[in-house]
Amino acid sequence: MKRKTLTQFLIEQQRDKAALPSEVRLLIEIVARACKAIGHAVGKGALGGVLGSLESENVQGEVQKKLDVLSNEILLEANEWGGHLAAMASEEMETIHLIPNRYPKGEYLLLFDPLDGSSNIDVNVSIGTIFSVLRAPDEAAGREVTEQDFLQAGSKQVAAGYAVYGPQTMLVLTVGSGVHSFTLDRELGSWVLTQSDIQIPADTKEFAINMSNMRHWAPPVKQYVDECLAGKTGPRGKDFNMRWVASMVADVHRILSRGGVFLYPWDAREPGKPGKLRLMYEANPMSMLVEQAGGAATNGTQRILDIQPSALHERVSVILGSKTEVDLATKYHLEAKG
Ligand SMILES: O=P(O)(O)OC[C@H]1O[C@](O)(COP(=O)(O)O)[C@@H](O)[C@@H]1O
Ligand SMILES: [Mg+2]
Ligand SMILES: [Mg+2]
Repeated sequence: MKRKTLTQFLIEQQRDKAALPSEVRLLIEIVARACKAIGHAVGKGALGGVLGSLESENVQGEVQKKLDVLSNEILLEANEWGGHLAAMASEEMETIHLIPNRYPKGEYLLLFDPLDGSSNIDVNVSIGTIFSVLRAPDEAAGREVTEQDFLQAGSKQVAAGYAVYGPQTMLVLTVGSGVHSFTLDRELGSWVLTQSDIQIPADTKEFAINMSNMRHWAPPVKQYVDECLAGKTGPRGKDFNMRWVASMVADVHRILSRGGVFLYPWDAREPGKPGKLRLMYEANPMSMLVEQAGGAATNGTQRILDIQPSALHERVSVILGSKTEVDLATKYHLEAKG
């Protein structure tokens, strides 16, 4: 079998499908190279001194792990000199990072969650990197971009993807024409296309939610999960299985691989917060991937990709995955809203 590398795949997308500007192709290659370096550090674990926490907190008040900071630095450094970017934004940085004047600049904006699944770093469970690419608005031409320029709905993303550092290191990508996955050949150091046009089945018997928060959920979430738990003799007429890795990348990867539904809803622990997950670094890129694979993604009442962000670090409630399940959970939310 002839192997197709990420580079060949991207060149094909650019040439044959005209789906990809060359700047975005190069940008994705640089992100993929940075993910390789992060994956390498992850793989070293205690031997590389990368486990454990730092004294610092990020802008969201979360204690930073050494790998959160290291991964952020790797992505910043790789993409600064790579060009074609106007600026970057990260879950781990308070505000945007402009490309220094000594480097060539471009018109794209890169956003990332450098290390997703922080609670799993020290226990050797799959973690990942999530990224999203936007184009700076036309009115930003000729001036420095601002935080405001990043506040675009997820439907404007030109590319999105993630790397998952698990038993295999994989890169899952969309540039707006389907979802494709690449496995890192660790000996050769290259990303090899291992699945094209991934599709999420509309129906599933598997849900993913942190059940320990059940007592804090809103009634529509409780109703949806109760009906799954009722199994064959309940209203759904089938038994459901449950999985919760607690790394969004790994949970979404499972859903892209065999279907399922993922929920991280609003809950009453912090009622002022719309949810735990971040719109710009987590929900938007994952929603683009899921929709491109035939699934759906909502915040309970609205398509996630239609949400107009009002802040860089905005949080959001997330329901995504197999369409039939997302539609049903969304219906319960809309009914409750009246
Ligand atoms: O520990 P909880 O509350 O179940 O939350 C798990 C969720 O938190 C996250 O780890 C948040 O991401 P970070 O690790 O990037 O902060 C998601 O990956 C995951 O889905
Ligand atoms: Mg995350
Ligand atoms: Mg993170």
